[in-house]
Amino acid sequence: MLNVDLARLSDDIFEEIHQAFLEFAVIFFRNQTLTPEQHKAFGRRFGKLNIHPTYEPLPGHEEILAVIKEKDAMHNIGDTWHTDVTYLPEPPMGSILYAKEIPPYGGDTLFANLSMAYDALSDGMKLMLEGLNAVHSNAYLLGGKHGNEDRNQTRSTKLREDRRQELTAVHPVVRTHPETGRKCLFVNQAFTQRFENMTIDESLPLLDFLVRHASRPEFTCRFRWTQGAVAFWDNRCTYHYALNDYHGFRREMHRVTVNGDRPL
Ligand SMILES: O=C(O)CCC(=O)C(=O)O
Ligand SMILES: [Fe+2]
Repeated sequence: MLNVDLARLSDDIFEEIHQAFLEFAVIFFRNQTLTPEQHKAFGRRFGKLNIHPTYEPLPGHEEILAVIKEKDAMHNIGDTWHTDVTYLPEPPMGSILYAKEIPPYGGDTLFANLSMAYDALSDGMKLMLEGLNAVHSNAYLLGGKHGNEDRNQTRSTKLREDRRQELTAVHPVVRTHPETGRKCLFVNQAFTQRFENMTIDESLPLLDFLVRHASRPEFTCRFRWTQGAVAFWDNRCTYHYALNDYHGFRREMHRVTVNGDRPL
């Protein structure tokens, strides 16, 4: 959206932003200058803020996740098609990501629209998914049995030492968006482990298909960051994927995440 200052919002502009957010599922703002307090205040207009259960927060700001990749780091955060924190019983409704320091090239973020993806499935597939639930877990972030330990060590944003337990939640594979009423696919590549009452091996082929389907270019957009840009995505009906293609450069983003409700 153009000519909006997120630090100073009238109620009218706020309502326009809310409407655009529901219509487009991800919206972008350039050239913002937000203090951490202003960033949080914008998020709070949409709901209570989430404290990330697994990653260390920005020092002094429990409700801000600093998504950092240092110059010499190998891995970034978010280089899979995912919806944020779906291993909570009530996953966030949205995330507000603010570019603090961007590399001279690369580091774009891709977004995919999961209601468009759902609509494009065949009637037979929709019918099959209707009653299915899936198990979501943060095991992917914790590493260990998933062989991700190395990744964690080379990520610049660290895991909380006091929160190393596995968190899991069960959600419907197809959810109805609480505000738009649209149906959306709700499984992802990072956190969805398997379908409920099925093994991982049994689940993977269909999960793979669904992620490949939902991330078809037709359902996606790609954002090229500039310093001070903000992306605000509807975490109930989108995926995103952070490209790790800027080796040797530092990138720092701040994320405020707004709590959501239980997927139905
Ligand atoms: O760094 C990015 O562009 C996105 C990272 C990510 O997945 C997130 O902040 O939720
Ligand atoms: Fe993310």
